[in-house]
Amino acid sequence: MTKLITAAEVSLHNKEDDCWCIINGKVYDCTKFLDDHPGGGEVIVECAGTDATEPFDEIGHSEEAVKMLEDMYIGDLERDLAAEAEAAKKAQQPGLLQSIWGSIFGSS
Ligand code: HEM
Repeated sequence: MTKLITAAEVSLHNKEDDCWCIINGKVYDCTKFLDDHPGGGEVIVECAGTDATEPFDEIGHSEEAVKMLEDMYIGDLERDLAAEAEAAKKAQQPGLLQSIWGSIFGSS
């Protein structure tokens, strides 16, 4: 059975000798890979404990690189619907400047 791992759990593995990353909803233990990474271990350590999907995709990694992830796979990211709803709500709330702007010009 697939192991479900929360983002909170991933965030605890945020250093060079204990380095997990989320890429496209899957969780990878990259600790043993750091020395072998063609782009250097440091860039991965910088993403340790977080969602590295964006930096991983931005570099334009090859098919081969994506395949290498399989060896590091440890589980799927468990979606935290409450946290996602909260984040969506926050994103919809206008910031202070927007509110002031809205009260002057009649829209927010
Ligand atoms: C843990 C998952 C990762 C794997 C398996 C991986 C694998 C690879 C591989 C195989 C290459 C050689 C080029 C290619 O085949 O695409 C590469 C290059 C590179 N990677 Fe990653 N990578 C990972 C994560 C990351 C992250 C999170 C970043 C950025 C924050 C990153 C930045 C780079 C850079 C900058 C290069 C280019 C190095 C150069 O050409 O000098 N990688 N990676």
